Amino acid sequence: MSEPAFQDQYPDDYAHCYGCGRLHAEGHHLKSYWDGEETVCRYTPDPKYTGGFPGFLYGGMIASLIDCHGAGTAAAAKARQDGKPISRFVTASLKVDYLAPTPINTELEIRGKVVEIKGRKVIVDLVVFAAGTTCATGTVVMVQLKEQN
Ligand SMILES: CCCCC/C=C\C/C=C\C/C=C\C/C=C\CCCC(=O)SCCNC(=O)CCNC(=O)[C@H](O)C(C)(C)COP(=O)(O)OP(=O)(O)OC[C@H]1O[C@@H](n2cnc3c(N)ncnc32)[C@H](O)[C@@H]1OP(=O)(O)O
Repeated sequence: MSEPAFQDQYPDDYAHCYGCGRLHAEGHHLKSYWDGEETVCRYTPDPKYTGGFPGFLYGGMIASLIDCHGAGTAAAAKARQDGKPISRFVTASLKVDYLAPTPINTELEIRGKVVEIKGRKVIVDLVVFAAGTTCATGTVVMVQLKEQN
């Protein structure tokens, strides 16, 4: 993991996302990296993001993890394919399946796998693991901003 995180390569004007923008003062500052042909993001949720009952994570936060790591994965994959610097993608579609309760105070591992790159569109499958348990899966459709390609 010697390369800078994908999010640390976003141009300054596009680095204000609440989930992953390095320039957002109060955001989560998610960081994503290559791990072979997959991507990985690790994040330990604070209890303030508790969901319906104590000890477990709010579903919206799980969606945010899938969303932001999916965007980073799309940007990195497109950059690697085109041999260009990272550009900015936005979320066109976000699907999440919640398979098991996701704990707080436990390091989560979010893994991404690129399914398709077609023009400005990148589709990514994602999985959220907690201590070896698959807690959620997701699929995102990310679209590169027109002025970025
Ligand atoms: C992140 C920094 C953003 C800063 C913005 C700066 C400048 C603004 C410039 C442009 C603004 C554009 C959007 C961004 C604005 C604010 C977002 C803030 C960041 C977020 O908070 S992010 C979470 C929320 N996000 C959004 O706020 C996106 C709203 N939305 C859109 O802005 C458009 O909807 C967009 C750009 C997604 C697509 O529009 P488009 O005209 O560029 O592209 P087009 O329609 O040609 O689609 C190309 C290929 O994607 C497929 N495709 C499209 N939509 C699909 C869907 N829903 N499901 C499955 N496939 C889909 C098509 O089927 C085609 O695929 P194919 O080529 O295979 O046919």
